Amino acid sequence: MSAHTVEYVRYRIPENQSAEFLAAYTRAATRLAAAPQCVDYELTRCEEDFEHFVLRITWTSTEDHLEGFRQSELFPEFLAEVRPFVPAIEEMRHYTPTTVRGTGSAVPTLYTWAGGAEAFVRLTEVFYDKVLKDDVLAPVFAGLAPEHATHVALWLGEVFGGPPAYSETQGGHGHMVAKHLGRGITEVQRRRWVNLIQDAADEADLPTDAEFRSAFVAYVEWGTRLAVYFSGPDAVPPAEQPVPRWTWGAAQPYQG
Ligand code: HEM
Repeated sequence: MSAHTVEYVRYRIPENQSAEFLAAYTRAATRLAAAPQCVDYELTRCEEDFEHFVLRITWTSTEDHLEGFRQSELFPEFLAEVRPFVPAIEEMRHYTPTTVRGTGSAVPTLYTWAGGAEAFVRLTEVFYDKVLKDDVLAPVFAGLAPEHATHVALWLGEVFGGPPAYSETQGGHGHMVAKHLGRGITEVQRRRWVNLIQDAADEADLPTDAEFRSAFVAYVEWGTRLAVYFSGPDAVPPAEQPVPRWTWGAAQPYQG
């Protein structure tokens, strides 16, 4: 669990002061935005009772807030903006995040968007067919087990937000990493892997929209570069850890 702390500041602001309150916080927020101790912040207003506002600030830690931000040159500037509203504070405390957190289903996973398990099976079948005919990669994958493509399809499906099928049937991240240890993958081989899986994505009819493909390629770049590192002489195998979960990133799916 992260060491982040969430500070909640609850205000009760008379209706006739709310415009000035929002204007003051708009100015003060530039100091939060500049603070390296501040992860993010949000000021919300109660829909049922307009006089209630809640400011949520995620700090890198309580100590960073109290001994970092509060001692920094940004704090007096921040306080000068919001000082008139200090008497209107009803609560100002730090909360530790618990393990109960997650996202809903408003945004489809990359797995669902791609077409589910079948799409990844199609992808890896086409991909390893290409790999075994490729002058650079065929020697790397000589003697490939027949179930390899299926395992990689399960892995990719899990990474892109599908069911934990690889973890449950094969092992976690450490198991997958171990398959690459000592293989001495070169940059030329890595790049060919990246190129061929993109060709395979086209042939296997994975979605071609900009948002999906940018997330897909981002993972492939990340994953192949880790594969090169873990296959090298200086690799330090990670402690067993969950399979990474890849999400859309900066460009959310276009849902018309
Ligand atoms: C995003 C990038 C990558 C992913 C997701 C990936 C995924 C996997 C997975 C899941 C396995 C284990 C399969 C199993 O459990 O049977 C595996 C094994 C392997 N990977 Fe990768 N890999 C990646 C990059 C690469 C690259 C760049 C190379 C070499 C150019 C490579 C070469 C191999 C080899 C040789 C094996 C062992 C195959 C065997 O068991 O005979 N991988 N990979």
